[in-house]
Amino acid sequence: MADIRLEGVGHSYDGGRTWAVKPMTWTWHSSRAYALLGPSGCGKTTLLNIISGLITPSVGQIFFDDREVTGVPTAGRNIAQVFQFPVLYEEMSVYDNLAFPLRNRKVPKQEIDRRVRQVSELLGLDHLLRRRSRRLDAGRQQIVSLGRGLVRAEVAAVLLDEPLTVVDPALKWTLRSKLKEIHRDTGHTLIYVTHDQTEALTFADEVVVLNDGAIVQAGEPAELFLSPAHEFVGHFIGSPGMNVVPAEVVGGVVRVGQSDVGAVTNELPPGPVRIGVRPEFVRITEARTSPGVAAKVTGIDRMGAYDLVHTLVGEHPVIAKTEAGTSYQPDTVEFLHFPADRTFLFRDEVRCGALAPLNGRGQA
Ligand SMILES: Nc1ncnc2c1ncn2[C@@H]1O[C@H](COP(=O)(O)OP(=O)(O)OP(=O)(O)O)[C@@H](O)[C@H]1O
Repeated sequence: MADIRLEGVGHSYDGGRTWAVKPMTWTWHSSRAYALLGPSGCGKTTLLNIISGLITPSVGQIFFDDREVTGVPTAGRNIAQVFQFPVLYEEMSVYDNLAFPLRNRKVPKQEIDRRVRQVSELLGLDHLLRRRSRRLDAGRQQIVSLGRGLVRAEVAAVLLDEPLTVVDPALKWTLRSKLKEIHRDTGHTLIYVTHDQTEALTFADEVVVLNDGAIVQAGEPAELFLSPAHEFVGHFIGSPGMNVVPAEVVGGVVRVGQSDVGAVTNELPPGPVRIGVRPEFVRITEARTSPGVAAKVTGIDRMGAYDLVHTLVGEHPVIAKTEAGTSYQPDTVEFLHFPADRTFLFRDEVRCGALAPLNGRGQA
């Protein structure tokens, strides 16, 4: 296991006209379980392939601890990689497929047997060990591929590129928790690529959010949810995502239209900002009892466990997540309150401050 350090690493497929991965400096720490989360085309696979050596980056250097590996091919990096679709020897048994990466490295026979049995038991493959891989369905074949990635104890990292795509949704939950178990057991450094926030948040110690070839935030799942550092994180994580409302900072007060909704926490220069607040934290107050803003109710989604109240503040949609069975009606006007400790301010999509209570300032 090693820290994997990227120094100014970036990659362009078109001679520098556009960046699939923008030059970045970043360390993946040994033994942690990371999720690399981002939308389709944001550069996740490219970044993974740079780490494994399938792609040599256009710029920058890669280190495994103090050893530079930028020009070292995959075979010399001691990395296990699991792809989206099964990569197996179809004519071999499940046992032999799992044993292959170990035999290849001349691991003693007894140790091979121990590791194969341990991994196959964890992944629920123990009753299939003698079965020829070709005779398994695609989902099971992928689980064998996953096992091949996890069977080697001494790897610098295990890279998983959307490994559960072809697996039955019901099995996905089980496999994710198995992966966590295996991670606890082996202490592998895991980097798990996904575009699915649930997958990322339920799996990882640390979620790294990639957008447009750049890391926009990394942190524990709760941190990304409660304290988004970038508008993209607010949108991409959470369901529905964070509300964004254009506002103006005037004399230390944050104003939406004519309404003062709070003060600024820091020395923020006056000018336009965007307020970011998650539906979970928007409060609906029937009368203007606290600094709030008038909003017209446009519809209510009754989700069973909760309601989503859709409103318009001016022309900007804002959703409030409330308890189930609320009595709000379309076309009525309510007041929205944005709580100070859960509302952030953004400029150029990057968080620049937070909302503070008015404490007598402004004209609530
Ligand atoms: N071999 C290639 N040649 C040219 N452009 C490429 C190549 N591979 C990827 N790209 C481009 O680089 C960008 C990043 O692609 P990449 O596959 O790394 O993203 P991703 O986040 O893994 O997407 P997905 O989730 O769809 O797999 C995209 O614009 C993609 O079109």
